Amino acid sequence: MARGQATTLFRVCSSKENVFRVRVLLSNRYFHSMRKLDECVSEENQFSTPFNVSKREFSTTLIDLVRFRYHSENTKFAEYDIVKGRTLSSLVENGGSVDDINAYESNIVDAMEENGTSFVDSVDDDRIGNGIDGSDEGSIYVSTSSESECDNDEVDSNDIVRFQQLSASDPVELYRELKNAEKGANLKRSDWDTLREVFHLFSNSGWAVNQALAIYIGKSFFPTAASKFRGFFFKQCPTDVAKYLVSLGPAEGAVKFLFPIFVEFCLEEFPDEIKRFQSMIASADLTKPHTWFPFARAMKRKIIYHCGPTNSGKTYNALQRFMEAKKGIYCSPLRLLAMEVFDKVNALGVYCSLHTGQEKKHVPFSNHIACTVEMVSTEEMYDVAVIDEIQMMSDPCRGYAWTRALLGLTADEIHLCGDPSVLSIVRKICSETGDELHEQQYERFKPLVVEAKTLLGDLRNVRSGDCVVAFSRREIFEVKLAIEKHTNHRCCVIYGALPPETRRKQANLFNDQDNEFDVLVASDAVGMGLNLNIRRVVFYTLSKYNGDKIVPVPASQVKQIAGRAGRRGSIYPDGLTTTLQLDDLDYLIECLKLPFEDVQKVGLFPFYEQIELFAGQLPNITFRKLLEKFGENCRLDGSYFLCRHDHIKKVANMLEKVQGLSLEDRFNFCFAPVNIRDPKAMYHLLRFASSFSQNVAVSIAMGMPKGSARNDAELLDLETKHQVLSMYLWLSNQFEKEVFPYAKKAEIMASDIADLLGQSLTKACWKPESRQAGKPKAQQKGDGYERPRSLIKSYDKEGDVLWNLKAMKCFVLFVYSECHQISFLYCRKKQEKTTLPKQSEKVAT
Ligand SMILES: Nc1ncnc2c1ncn2[C@@H]1O[C@H](COP(=O)(O)OP(=O)(O)OP(=O)(O)O)[C@@H](O)[C@H]1O
Ligand SMILES: [Mg+2]
Repeated sequence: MARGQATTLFRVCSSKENVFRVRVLLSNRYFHSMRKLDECVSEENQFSTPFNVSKREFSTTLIDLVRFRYHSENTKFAEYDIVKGRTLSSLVENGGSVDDINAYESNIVDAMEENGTSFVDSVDDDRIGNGIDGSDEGSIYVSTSSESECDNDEVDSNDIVRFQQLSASDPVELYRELKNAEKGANLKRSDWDTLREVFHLFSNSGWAVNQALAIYIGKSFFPTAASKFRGFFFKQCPTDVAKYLVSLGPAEGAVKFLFPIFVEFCLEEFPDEIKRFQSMIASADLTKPHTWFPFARAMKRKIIYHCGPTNSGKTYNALQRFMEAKKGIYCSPLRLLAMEVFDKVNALGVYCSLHTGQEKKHVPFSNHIACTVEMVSTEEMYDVAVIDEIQMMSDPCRGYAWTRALLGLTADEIHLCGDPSVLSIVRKICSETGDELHEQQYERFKPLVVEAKTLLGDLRNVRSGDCVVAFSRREIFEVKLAIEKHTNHRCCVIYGALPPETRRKQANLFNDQDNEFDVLVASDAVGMGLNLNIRRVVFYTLSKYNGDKIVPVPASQVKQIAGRAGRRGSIYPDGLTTTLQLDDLDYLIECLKLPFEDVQKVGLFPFYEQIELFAGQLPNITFRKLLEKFGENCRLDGSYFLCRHDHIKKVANMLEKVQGLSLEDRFNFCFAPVNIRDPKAMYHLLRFASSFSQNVAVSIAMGMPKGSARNDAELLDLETKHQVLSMYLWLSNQFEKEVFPYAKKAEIMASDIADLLGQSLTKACWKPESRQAGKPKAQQKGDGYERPRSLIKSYDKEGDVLWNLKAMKCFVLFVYSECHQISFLYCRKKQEKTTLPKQSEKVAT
């Protein structure tokens, strides 16, 4: 057996034909009581069937070894290929020299890391105490010792005392000793190898990388620093320190021993790098965001949280205070809602202006303003502010706008309307800002009832006042087409890509009882705030594409959308909800039953000034890279997350080729409302930015369509055109008017296109097309997701299960009450038309 090899732990990692790959854990110091490797296997004699070697046989040895290993952390790893048929002793004799083993060592740590963690890390105290019953199947462990051969490596008692001193020594002292060491250690080759392994582990230690951040050694600089440290150590390297490290071996203990010395080394060697990184981190500091708004902090604001489910009067009550105030601001999650409040408040005789990214309508003598939350001014003083849908603070992309409004609004009284999910974090924020928080709890005016019969997969079962909710434009048009083809109902449609004006007109068309448009087909765009005459919300599906894959619609969104049914003051004050398919019903009920999740973090995004400060640290990198670096290096408090900005990065990437844009212009252009998946819209944005950078008046350069759309391609074109105009208007509000001189023209064109879109939707009866060729087609089979059957398919299937269910002539209703309990109602189906049961018909379950 090779010299120096005292204890060996084998683990079979894989086998191929007649070769076993065996991972070897070598412990070659201090341990003398193990049986020799040869003896260990002598009973089995052959290593050819390692899986048959009983674990029990080696368990004593293994426990001893682990216990030893656990205390001393003295281990090396190696990996062997073992040819079947040889005895283990012959293997070691023939192939197991220490040098061979050491030659493998550098690969082993990687191999161990690849497998999760080091073998020893996975051994806990319990396992040591109770034996190693939990050891991996397919692994065998063999230990051996060769006392005579390890004599040379023995550590005497003086060494042990010195090692104890070293482990407890002051790193500053130790570093000084290292620096002053006159001559490096005289070590054996194998010990140098061990040392190299220790430093390899150090350079690759995630723990050390993270710890180094605390002294402002950044992740990207760490490898350089670690390599210089290694060079320094190998040059100086006093014998006792080297021996101590060798005794620790390439393990966590060695990394932890080295780290404080590394810190001292870095502080002395890299003061400039540290300073640079420190300023970079300071400039990407997003901690304590409440301190960013000194004006708001100078006030003691009264915050009123109107907390409750949908349709409970939260916004209504907050708006009452808004209208009573001398000066007020309403912050809306959507342009549409801002417009609605603007109209409503003016109609009630309170002069109110409108301010969104696209439009600034100033009403003379107005002291009130309805705006989108992104547009809120934190400098203007108000008596009363309303921030609607406050739970959007936790939105991964737009959350920062709500956080900013809450932290920065300078208003004596701030009304927050929303569900309870952000209540606890608002409490925390108010305790930090010193504002006074009042909570008002709300209950739904009328309970929302889940109709358990569903539409039985058959869109012919839609009724007047239904809103069928689908999650893609394509599905929306499929549903509309099917309903209009197979029933006498006419459908209005609402989805995100439609201009707010068109959505509003569609909503009015649906709300108006004196026409044939009595069914609404909508996307989740219908979910927020709109007051519609919806009797029943029918989920066409409860899965949606999240930009990456098909996922279940989150429970909070399901609640929000279902809550559109049965609004107070509408012709259907009692709300129903159900699904198209019976299969989806359980998920719907589950979502409605779920209590609101307590949000732990809310969104933040840097202001331009913060990005500018950060850019000062990293000149000569692209804006996209700058954003990436900011994301990597910014520091946040535990209650905040950095909002996703993939969309901004994508635009930044496209605009890289535009020369002559200042950082601020670039920043602003990146926030322009553009659909990044629409190449035409992206092209126009690029064109706008290019003209702007050349200081040339930015033209619209887009023809007006001749009439309403005759097919889906034309409809898509109208949508794109409107989005481009909307973008032009948005940019004209961000930049100097002279550079965007055609804003008025764009406004007129946008309004005309919104009309054309409305007309097109009224008569739309064509199959939808996809805007983008690469977009995922509905759902791939085998994804674990099955698209609900279309109307046509369900016609084919009719006659079996569906009709049997119908034959039951009864249906079940679940009542979703405010305390999130569901009770069951049974009643007989008397007529085609569904009627709500009376309270007395409730049957307890
Ligand atoms: N006290 C009231 N008197 C008359 N109508 C009311 C009253 N309270 C609420 N409403 C009406 O009830 C409907 C729902 O109210 P509101 O929009 O305030 O609910 P909400 O809780 O904000 O719902 P959501 O969470 O969906 O935004 C609205 O049409 C509103 O005008
Ligand atoms: Mg509301």
